[in-house]
Formats: sequence, C-alpha cells, structure tokens
Amino acid sequence: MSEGWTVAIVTCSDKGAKGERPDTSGEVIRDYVTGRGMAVRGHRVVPDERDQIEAALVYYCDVERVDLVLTTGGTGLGPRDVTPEATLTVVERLVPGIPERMRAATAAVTPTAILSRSVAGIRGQTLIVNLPGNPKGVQECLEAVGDVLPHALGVLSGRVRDHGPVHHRHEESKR
Ligand SMILES: Nc1ncnc2c1ncn2[C@@H]1O[C@H](COP(=O)(O)OP(=O)(O)OP(=O)(O)O)[C@@H](O)[C@H]1O
Ligand SMILES: Nc1nc2c(c(=O)[nH]1)N[C@H]1C(S)=C(S)[C@@H](COP(=O)(O)O)O[C@H]1N2
Repeated sequence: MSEGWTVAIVTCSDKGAKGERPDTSGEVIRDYVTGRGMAVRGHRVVPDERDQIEAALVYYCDVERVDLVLTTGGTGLGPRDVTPEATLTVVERLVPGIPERMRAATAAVTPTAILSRSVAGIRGQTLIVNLPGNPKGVQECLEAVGDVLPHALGVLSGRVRDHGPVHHRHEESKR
C-alpha cells in the first residue's frame, strides 16, 4: 500500500465496548495498515448501536478527515448487527465492488463469508469499508481488497487520475 494514507479504525462490538473481550480484530487492522505505510489516526470501540457507529464514522470523515475508515464487526445477521445500516446512513456513494470481492474471494475458504452484509462507500473524500468481526475474517478480507485500496484512495483524494487498465493498454499499444 502507498505511503502516507491516514486510517481510522471503528470496532463495533458490544463485548468490546464493555471491556469483556480484547479487540484483537482492531489490532489485526492496525498491524495490516501500519505494515503498509499507513498511519492510524484514531481507533474507537463502540457498542452495536447505530447512533454511536454513525457518530464515529462522521467524526473520522468530517473532523479528522482521514482517507480510510475500516470498521470491524456487526455485519452479520444477528439482531444487533447494524454496522452496514449505520454506514449506509452516512455515505454519499457506494463502492459495491469492494465487499463483493471480499465475499467472493474469501467464501472459497470460508463459506460463512457470504453471511457478512458488509458495505463500502464514500463520505466526502473518505472511503469507509466494513469488515467482519472475527480476526481471521478481517485478515482475509483485507488481503482480498488490499491491492486496490491505494488506487481507490488516490482517485478519491485527487492525487491520481482515474485511468484504469484499458487506458494503460491503449497507451502501450501506441508504443
Ligand atoms: N473486536 C473483536 N476482536 C476479536 N474477536 C472478535 C471481535 N469481534 C468479534 N470477534 C469474534 O468474532 C465472532 C463473531 O462476531 P460477533 O460480532 O457475532 O460477536 P458477538 O460476540 O456475538 O458480539 P459482540 O462482539 O458485538 O459483542 C465473535 O464470537 C468473536 O469470536
Ligand atoms: N473472510 C471471512 N469473512 C467472514 C467470516 C470469516 O471467517 N472470514 N466470518 C463470517 C461470519 S461467521 C459472520 S456471522 C459474518 C458477520 O460477522 P460480524 O457480525 O462479526 O461482522 O461475517 C462472515 N464473514
């Protein structure tokens, strides 16, 4: 991943917020992004409550203005799993290909991956991506989409133009 991107982590977990379980998943995210030259600007552990998840997302997008917010937990079918709904409330545009790739790439190994209702979207110049709750799922999903995140963040921030592989092929064929 490119150097210099800023990241915030939002762990959505009732047990985590009550201090009943160490936030291993948040640490997996931290290790992954810092290992790729990104800087973690904040990390909140919130219960599975829409208003608290939304407030954390809005804070990191609008006040801290990080490039990327990664959430973990609350994407399943449980009655208290509301992270996708909170995310959908705050984003302006969806990026469906990111969760599509996460589910498709990891379901071959972990069939229950399709039970994650995770979404990804854009608020302002921040990309928000939901990851599942368990640490193994977090690692698998990050590996599934990590290669395209620098390009996504580059386009979103205006640092790189949005030219895809078709354009590259065209340029090469002219040489
Ligand atoms: N932040 C986390 N750190 C470590 N493991 C987690 C974390 N969140 C979830 N897990 C693991 O993933 C499993 C599935 O996550 P899920 O969100 O359903 O957990 P839960 O225990 O039912 O609810 P909650 O974490 O909201 O209290 C959990 O049983 C736990 O083993
Ligand atoms: N890649 C991957 N995705 C995964 C998993 C996993 O182990 N690996 N766990 C699944 C399970 S068991 C559930 S219930 C859903 C939702 O988890 P969450 O509610 O903790 O976000 O994510 C799914 N996505």
